[in-house]
Amino acid sequence: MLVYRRQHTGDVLVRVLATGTFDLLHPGHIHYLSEAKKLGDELYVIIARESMIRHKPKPIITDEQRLEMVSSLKIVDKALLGSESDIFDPIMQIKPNIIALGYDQLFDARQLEKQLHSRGFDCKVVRIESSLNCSLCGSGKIVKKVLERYQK
Ligand SMILES: Cc1cc2nc3c(=O)[nH]c(=O)nc-3n(C[C@H](O)[C@H](O)[C@H](O)COP(=O)(O)O)c2cc1C
Ligand SMILES: Nc1ncnc2c1ncn2[C@@H]1O[C@H](COP(=O)(O)OP(=O)(O)OP(=O)(O)O)[C@@H](O)[C@H]1O
Repeated sequence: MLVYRRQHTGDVLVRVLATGTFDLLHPGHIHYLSEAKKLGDELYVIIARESMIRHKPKPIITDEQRLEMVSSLKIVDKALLGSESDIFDPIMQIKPNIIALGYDQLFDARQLEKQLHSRGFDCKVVRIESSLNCSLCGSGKIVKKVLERYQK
């Protein structure tokens, strides 16, 4: 496990990595990122590339604009665009101590841990089980509401 230290005090820092599309930011995203941040000291976020999203509609907002919005959040220490070919590339660059999966992300925590281990990288993968249930706490829900309103 990699050890990070605070520059002036030398205190050990735990680096947490969160990931997602973050199209049309909403309070569910803030809930997920806040819970992820509680797992450590520094929060890194990988923004999914439009080209890599296949299991749901492509985001409305461009990669660069989604990156700008997430980067500007107070709780986020660093956000960066994901890889367009291999999701393991940015992970190996960031070298997190913990990866925080969202409550509905289609990844298996143990399998991801094994895949990282087979690449010679030790990292804990945990799932944030809690979610925020509100009528507009999902990018898809926001799009649906906009369509309902303007298709009339
Ligand atoms: C550890 C991890 C690393 C990821 N790295 C990338 C990446 O480099 N590029 C990318 O486009 N998506 C990456 N993804 C996938 C997206 O973050 C996202 O999970 C996916 O596009 C679908 O969004 P959803 O799971 O929030 O529905 C990664 C996911 C995880 C869990
Ligand atoms: N309501 C919510 N409560 C808690 N976590 C959430 C909520 N909505 C999204 N997340 C988490 O935020 C991260 C990014 O979500 P993402 O932008 O990819 O999807 P989404 O907002 O659920 O939109 P979509 O409707 O397109 O699936 C994911 O890890 C997801 O689990």
